[in-house]
Amino acid sequence: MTRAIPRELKEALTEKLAESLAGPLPEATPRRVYGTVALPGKVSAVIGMRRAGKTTFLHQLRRERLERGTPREHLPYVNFEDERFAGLEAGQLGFLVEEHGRRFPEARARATVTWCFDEIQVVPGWERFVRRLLDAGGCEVIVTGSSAALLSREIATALRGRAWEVPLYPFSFAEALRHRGQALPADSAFLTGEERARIERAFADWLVTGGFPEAQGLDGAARRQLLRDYVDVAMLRDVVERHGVSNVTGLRWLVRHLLGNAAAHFSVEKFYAALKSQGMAISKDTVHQLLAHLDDCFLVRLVWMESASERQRMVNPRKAYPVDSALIAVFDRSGRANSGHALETAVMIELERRRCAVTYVRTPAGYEVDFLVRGAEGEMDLIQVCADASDPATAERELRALAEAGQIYPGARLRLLTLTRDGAPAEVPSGILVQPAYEWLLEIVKID
Ligand SMILES: Nc1ncnc2c1ncn2[C@@H]1O[C@H](COP(=O)(O)OP(=O)(O)OP(=O)(O)O)[C@@H](O)[C@H]1O
Repeated sequence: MTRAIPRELKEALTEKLAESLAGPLPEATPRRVYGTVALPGKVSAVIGMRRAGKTTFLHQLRRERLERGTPREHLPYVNFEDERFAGLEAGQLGFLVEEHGRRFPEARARATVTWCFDEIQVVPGWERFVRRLLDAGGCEVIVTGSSAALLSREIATALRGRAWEVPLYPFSFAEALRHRGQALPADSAFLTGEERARIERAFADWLVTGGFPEAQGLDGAARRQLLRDYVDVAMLRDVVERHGVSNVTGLRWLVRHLLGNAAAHFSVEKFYAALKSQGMAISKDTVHQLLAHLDDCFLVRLVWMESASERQRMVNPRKAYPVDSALIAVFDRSGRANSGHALETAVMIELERRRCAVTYVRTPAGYEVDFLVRGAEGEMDLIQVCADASDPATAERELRALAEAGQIYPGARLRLLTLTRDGAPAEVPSGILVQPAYEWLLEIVKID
């Protein structure tokens, strides 16, 4: 049953529905996500940082279905981020389905309807509506949102295990090349010198430009402004408004610190002490909460140290990465940021894109390896990232760290990723694979 619904709301919903079923779907660079995207009888939630391209990806999915012969009227789409929907309740959403059924009775009766709901989290209790929709059968539902908690445990439970997460990040290197109309190498192991030089230039450029679609092609000043605006909006809408945060100054300090110190260790204790010494009032609990909110809206990604126990895990510092390598230079005040931090960030985000479980490793002798990656079948990879390991002292340190960690995790594949081919160490012990990171980033395209 649909709860009573005011006339203006009915009109707004009807208009949105009609708009979505007419007119061309936007042209866009095809996105690639890992794993299954949408399944009949399930709700898939496309989640990711604001402006990463979630809505556009939703339209890509609709377009793919259209191309496979699904009639347009079976692909309704509603974006709830519209001021006319303020106060809309989950019980009123049934009107959409009734209206759609009235207009297209055969769609409901005969075929699967793919309902696409953008920013549905603005309607409290939306999961109850979606569950009723799925219970009625014959449809799939795709929702988007900029919060990882869109499918929080409570919501996933309310959806009785029929929820499916699809994280979306800014353009990967392969997607950025495609977006710029540049050819992807067919087999990066056999690149010609000229081809390699082209890819290396594009790679260095992508690390600076990052992957946000709107940042592509912008000059430095415009890009910095755009990215600062993105971060402001994420902070204000996804952290302050969504979670009722009152210590906005503390939040700003934290964000500047995390984004300007990419790939560095972050300790709540040290951050708290540094702020206190500047006369800033913030509790450690608040710092913990803010970190969780920044992680929830995907602005910052946090990596735990591999630890024997949960208790030990909690006391070790985490490593913090921005969701996009381009954010580093924008927030770096110390002038410390370098291509190594951008490279490590890009590798970390690619691991998340590939849905890998990641920690970092510290060996008993105090060496660190950037990523321990555990695969679904129990396989492990130890990945060290070093922009330039051509200098013998650097090579010795990085390779030793990998070799030591390799002894702790026997069977793990050992890999050192550099910025360019020239950044490889002169001598590499057997059992360690060294390659430029762009080959690793593009490899998966080749394998699939
Ligand atoms: N695949 C793509 N190809 C070309 N442009 C894209 C692509 N994806 C996104 N864009 C552009 O990037 C901008 C942000 O995209 P979009 O609105 O899809 O992101 P979003 O994640 O839904 O953002 P928000 O969270 O703010 O709603 C838009 O201008 C869009 O045209």
